[in-house]
Amino acid sequence: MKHPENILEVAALQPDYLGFIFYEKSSRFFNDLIPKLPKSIKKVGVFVNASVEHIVEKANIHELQAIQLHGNETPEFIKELVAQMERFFEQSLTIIKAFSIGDDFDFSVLQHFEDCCNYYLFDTKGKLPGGNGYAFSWTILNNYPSTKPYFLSGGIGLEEAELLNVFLKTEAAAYCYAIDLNSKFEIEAGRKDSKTLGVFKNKLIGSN
Ligand SMILES: O=C(O)c1ccccc1NCC(=O)[C@H](O)[C@H](O)COP(=O)(O)O
Repeated sequence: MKHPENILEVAALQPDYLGFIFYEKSSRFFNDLIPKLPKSIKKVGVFVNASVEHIVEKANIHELQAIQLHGNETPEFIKELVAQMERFFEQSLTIIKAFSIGDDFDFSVLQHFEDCCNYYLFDTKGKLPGGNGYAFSWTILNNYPSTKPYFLSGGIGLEEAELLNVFLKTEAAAYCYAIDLNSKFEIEAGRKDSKTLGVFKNKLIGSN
């Protein structure tokens, strides 16, 4: 999300999370103040190889509830981040670690992250660290070796709703916890089309 009035429009759809990208090179770079949101919506800060200090600063300014790490952050870095945040904040923040999925993704790397994050996020590998706008083949998740809940991400749009409803009923989706939506619902970078998001939500809820 990027624009305050659009944030409120989308918040009216009652998503569980709203994401704010603190990565300057993104066309969705968030450089504003987040308007007051209902408590049920968790504010997620998205970072790409940022420093612990930078993440803590943004988490403090924007009262973030979750941190999405979308770069090459190591388990050691994440542990240091969690330790710093525990010192700084009363409540612990949720850590979502993103992985770029190509056909050759080696799921064994996840074992190193099992004890340092709350959720995984599987996004499509592409030129950009995120927001590439196309989906990966979800069948690769048949190899998912973990029981950690994950966000399914990457190029999901209204056209994917039917396929997604089929996927959500498969074994591979047993630990699929949330669906991450982005560029396929945009009127322009960072501005979401709340009408189409509403249609998508109903299609998903109607079927699951
Ligand atoms: O969206 C971005 O511009 C972005 C840039 C750098 C790091 C992460 C970014 N997005 C994070 C997300 O969680 C997106 O929702 C995810 O990459 C899927 O995007 P899309 O393929 O456009 O659906």
